[in-house]
Amino acid sequence: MSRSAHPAGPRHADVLPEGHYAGPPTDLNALDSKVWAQTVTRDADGVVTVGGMDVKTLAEEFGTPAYVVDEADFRARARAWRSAFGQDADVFYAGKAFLSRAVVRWLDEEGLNLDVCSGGELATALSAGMPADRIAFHGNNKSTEEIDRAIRAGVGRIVLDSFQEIVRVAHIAQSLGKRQRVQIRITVGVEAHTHEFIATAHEDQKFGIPLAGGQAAEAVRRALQLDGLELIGIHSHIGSQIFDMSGFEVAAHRVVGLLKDVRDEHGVELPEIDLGGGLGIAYTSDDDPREPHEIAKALTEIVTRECEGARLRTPRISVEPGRAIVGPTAFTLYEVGTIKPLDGLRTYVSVDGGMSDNIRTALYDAEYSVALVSRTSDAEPMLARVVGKHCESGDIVVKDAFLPADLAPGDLIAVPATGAYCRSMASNYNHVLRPPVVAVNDGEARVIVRRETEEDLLRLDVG
Ligand SMILES: Cc1ncc(COP(=O)(O)O)c(C=O)c1O
Ligand SMILES: N[C@@H](CCCC[NH3+])C(=O)O
Repeated sequence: MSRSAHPAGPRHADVLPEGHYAGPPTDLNALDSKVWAQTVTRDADGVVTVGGMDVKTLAEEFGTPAYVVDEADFRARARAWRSAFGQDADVFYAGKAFLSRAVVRWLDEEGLNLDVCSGGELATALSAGMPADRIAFHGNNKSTEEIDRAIRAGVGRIVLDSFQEIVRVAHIAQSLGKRQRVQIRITVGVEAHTHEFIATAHEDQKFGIPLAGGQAAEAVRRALQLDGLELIGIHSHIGSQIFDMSGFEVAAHRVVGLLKDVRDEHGVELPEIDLGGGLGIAYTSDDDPREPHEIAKALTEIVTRECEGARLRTPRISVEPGRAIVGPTAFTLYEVGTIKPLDGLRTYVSVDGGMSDNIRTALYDAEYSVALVSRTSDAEPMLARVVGKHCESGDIVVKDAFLPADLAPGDLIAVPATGAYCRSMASNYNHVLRPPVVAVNDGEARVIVRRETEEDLLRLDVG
């Protein structure tokens, strides 16, 4: 976009990537409900509030940076997924997106199940009282100890990810005198990216057993022979941050094709099909995610149609949304520090966190929005890049965003839609301390994951 395209446009607009934004937003103080948690609004003084708590109070009480989660929004989204799929299907929240004991309790109370993919996630789930039979255990390299622990705990299902694991889980289950319910994760040859899917030689990846070349059929053959296993279904997860349902359509078609082959070969109709997670959310106003009821309707119709075509009983469907539940429910609250205007380029706005609390921009080139939240401003828009405090020039939180030109050190800004894969992927690079997670609800705030301290760092460093 050239400066001439927006004669009265933002400072430094000449370097804005072509086609990225139509121009600066007309109202920098507006909070698009697509990207902000449900209870977010501005109070009479222009300060942003969430769950009835204003961000200045939150910053004073809990410090910055902080992840702020809207509990009512989380529960509402969890409930929406649950009711959209109904009693004949299961919703497993993917704990990798963000897991804490409070979250486990919210999920339990809202009737969701839980997908975990490590011993640590399993321990968190169990210690918060999630009934083991509502837990699914994932992972491409589960250790013997993790498998042993999961089976002893009585997890509802283990999702088998490789030929070796089929044998390993069967052996451990048998040695414990148990028969473990399992699914087999297959790769169907569909690779889904952010806004589209492309069919590829998708078996070239570490997860799952390829459908191609009859490998998935062979995995089923082996699993059915082993006494330690009760094979309950097939699992497929095609990717993450997906908006287009056609990838799921192809996946469901291929999974049902395998169920049909299994029925024809073994006379067994596997009772379950899991279509994984991956549903996209809005990170900026340009994104248009689907509602859970639309997704549920589409997936149920696809599976039912495919099964009718194959003359199979429709299996029980399960899904594993992570991002779509927790992503929109939180924002990261930062304090503005150094501001560096680069004439003809952009203004660098440094915050007190960075790639240690949100690696997604550096890792995936992810796009985020940002807003001034401690006050409103009528100043002209300036093209800003929100960066962190790490010794890394790629330490970017928001690559291109408009903030008011009167932004000053000490202002609070917030980045919405950071509920998923931010705290769960946080590091303490440069010994920067991981922020707390603060849950707000009905005018009350409480820490559900506390801030990391220098004592925590020194306790791990045993000399
Ligand atoms: C097996 C499985 N299930 C569920 C998810 C959750 O994905 P998302 O958070 O995109 O819904 C993932 C991550 O992509 C996954 O690998
Ligand atoms: N961590 C990724 C998604 C991977 C999901 C897990 N398979 C993200 O932030 O978008």
